[in-house]
Amino acid sequence: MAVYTDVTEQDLAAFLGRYDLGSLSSYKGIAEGVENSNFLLRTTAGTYILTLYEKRVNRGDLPFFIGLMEHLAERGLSCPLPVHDRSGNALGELAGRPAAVFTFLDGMWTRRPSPEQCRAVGVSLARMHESARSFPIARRNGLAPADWRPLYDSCAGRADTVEPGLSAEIEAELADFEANWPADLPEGVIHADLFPDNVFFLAGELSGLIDFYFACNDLLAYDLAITLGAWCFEPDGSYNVTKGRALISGYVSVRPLAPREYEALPMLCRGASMRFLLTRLYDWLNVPDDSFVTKKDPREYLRKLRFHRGVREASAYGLDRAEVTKGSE
Ligand SMILES: Nc1ncnc2c1ncn2[C@@H]1O[C@H](COP(=O)(O)OP(=O)(O)O)[C@@H](O)[C@H]1O
Ligand SMILES: N[C@@H](CCOP(=O)(O)O)C(=O)O
Repeated sequence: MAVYTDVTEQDLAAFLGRYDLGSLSSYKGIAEGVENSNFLLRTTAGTYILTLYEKRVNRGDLPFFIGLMEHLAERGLSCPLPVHDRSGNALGELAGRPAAVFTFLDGMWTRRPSPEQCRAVGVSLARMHESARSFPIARRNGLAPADWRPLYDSCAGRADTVEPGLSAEIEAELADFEANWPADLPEGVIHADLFPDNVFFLAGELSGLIDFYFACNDLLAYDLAITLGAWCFEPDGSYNVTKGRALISGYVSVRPLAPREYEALPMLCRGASMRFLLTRLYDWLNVPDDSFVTKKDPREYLRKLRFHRGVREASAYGLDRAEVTKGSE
C-alpha cells in the first residue's frame, strides 16, 4: 500500500486550520498508488484527497504538477483541483513532506475497459492536450528516449534472469530508437501515464483523470501511443483492434493527427512499450519482494513491444490514414 508517511490527527488538524475546509471529521490512508502517500479526508465542508509528496518526486516539479491540474480543471477537464489555503497557497508542508489538498473525484477505475470506455479515454486525452496548450510551465520528460539507455544499463547485467535473451533484444531496440526516433512531431504537455487506474468512470461516463505526476512536455502522439498500449491489449496479450479503433477515433474527434504522426505510430508504440518495460524491469530487479508496493511484470510490456515490432503500417491499429488525419494542418 502506498502510505509511506504517517500523519497524526493533531498535525493534520493544525494543517487544515490554514484552509477554509471546516473541521476534520475523519481521514484514512489510501492503499492504491505507488509514488506518494494519499489520504481520504472528510471535513465538515466535504471530502478531499490529501497528498504528501515522497522522495521520488522532485520538489522543483511540484509547481508544474499542481499548476497543470489547476489549469486543466479551469478549462473544464475533470481532474483533481488543488485547494488553496487562506493565504492563496496550494502547496504546504505536513509531517516533514510537501503536501497539498485536492478535490475528490467520484468514480472507479475499470480493469476490463469496453470499446466505449476506450473511446471516452481517447476523447479526454485529446482534450487534455488541447487544454494544456496555454499552460505556461514546461517540464522535461525524465523518461524520454535519451534516458532509456542509462536506465537499462543500471539493470543490464541481470535482465536475462527475467527472460533469456532480453538484454540482446533491448540492446537492438535501443539502437533503433537512437537512430530513428521521430523528430519534428507536434509537442505539448502529455499525461504520460494514462493507464486504466488513472481514469475514473461513474454511471457509465468518464468522470475524471488523476495522477499527473509523470506529466511533462513531449510528443503528443507518443502520449496516444502510451494510452493505446495501456488500454487496448487483452489479458492474453492480444491487441484488441476494436478498442484501438475506438480509442484513436475518440482522440482524433478532438485533435486530428498530422499524417507524419500517424505514420510514426508503430515506432511510438514500440517506444512506449520500451519505457514501461524498462521502469518495470528496474523495479522488478531492485524493489525488495517484501515491499508493500506490488511490482508489475516487465514481460507484459516485452510482449507488447514484440507486437508493435511486427506492425508495418499504422492502419494495423484500427484506422486508416484518411480517418485520423481529416482536418489536420
Ligand atoms: N482527486 C482524487 N479523487 C479521488 N480519488 C483519488 C484522487 N486522487 C487520488 N485518488 C486515489 O488515490 C489513489 C492513488 O493516487 P495516485 O495519484 O495514482 O497515486 P500515486 O501518484 O502515488 O501513484 C488512486 O488510485 C485513487 O484511488
Ligand atoms: N503505470 C505504470 C506504473 C505507474 O503507476 P501509477 O500507480 O503511478 O499509475 C506501469 O504500469 O508500469
